Amino acid sequence: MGNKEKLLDIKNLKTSFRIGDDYYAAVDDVSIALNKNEVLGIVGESGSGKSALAFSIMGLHTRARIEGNIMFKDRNIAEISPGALNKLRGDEMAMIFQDPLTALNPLMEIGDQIAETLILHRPEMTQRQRKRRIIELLDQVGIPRPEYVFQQFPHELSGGMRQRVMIAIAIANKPELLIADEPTTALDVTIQAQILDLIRELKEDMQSGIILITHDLGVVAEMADRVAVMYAGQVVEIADVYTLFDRPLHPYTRSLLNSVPTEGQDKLHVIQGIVPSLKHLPREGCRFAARIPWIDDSAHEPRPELHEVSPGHFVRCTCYKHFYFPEESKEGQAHGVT
Ligand SMILES: Nc1ncnc2c1ncn2[C@@H]1O[C@H](COP(=O)(O)OP(=O)(O)OP(=O)(O)O)[C@@H](O)[C@H]1O
Repeated sequence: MGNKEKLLDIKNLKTSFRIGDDYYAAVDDVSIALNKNEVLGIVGESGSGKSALAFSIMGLHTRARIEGNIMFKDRNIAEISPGALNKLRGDEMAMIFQDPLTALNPLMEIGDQIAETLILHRPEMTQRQRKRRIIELLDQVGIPRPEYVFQQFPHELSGGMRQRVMIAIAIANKPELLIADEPTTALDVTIQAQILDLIRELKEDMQSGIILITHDLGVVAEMADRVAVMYAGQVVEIADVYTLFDRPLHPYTRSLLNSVPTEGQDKLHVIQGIVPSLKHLPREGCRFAARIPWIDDSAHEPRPELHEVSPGHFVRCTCYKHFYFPEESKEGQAHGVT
């Protein structure tokens, strides 16, 4: 996993949005850390708070209330001024968004869009140096004929090429922290694999820490060193990637893993339902309890905590010990977990 120097240390992060007269936490008391040269995968259904977490780290929420600490190297970026954060963003930390078409300016040539971040963060560069760097970046992200693409507009490129341009912008200043929010969701499978290879290469090249947000467990299995599973604004399980796939414990993680059909096997034991809307998230007790009503109330902790079940493997709530899928016999529950 390379060196273990800590890059990001998030403690008790709470990101709340105002709905009507009240604030509701979309990220609720999340504590996670990321090392240099590490990929942390964040998985969870739509609405679990993954993007709200990413936007909080990048300081991109304009109207949310943010509480807790986000230590990036030696600074608490939850508390620095918007100006100071603007200096970091695009330079020491950068984000690749889900949909490059909305993130790119449709009226601006590709070269000029990449130039913007260089002008902002590397004002000492001459125009000629900048152009050389942009061509180099386009080449690095695998765009053929970079000189030609330099003068094209976003709509003239395919989805995969646009995503490469977004990546070129994100890595232009060699960020130490890169957040990729569903970077391949909009792309077909072959292009998806190419983009993931590219992100992997960049990690090796720059030794950056990467947070990879995705719905896709296959992507996580392939890319992540560690995985955090989010449900209803909380981390419900976190472990290294092998442990998470080999010995998932939280009922939600087990259900997510079961939803991926393996060869020769149909989907198994999937828990029905969806993440409740922000206003209706259960705030007391185990947030997942409502989706596993066949599990006795006494299995849940009144105030569920993360338990370290083996070094680096944390699971929220005691319900994992008593959990079984309805299709399984109760006797076969929790696969020997004590
Ligand atoms: N600006 C906002 N104002 C109010 N509620 C918001 C805002 N942004 C997000 N939410 C709500 O916060 C919750 C978490 O949303 P978030 O986008 O972080 O989830 P997600 O896990 O990233 O989902 P997806 O995979 O669909 O992007 C959702 O209930 C969402 O509706």
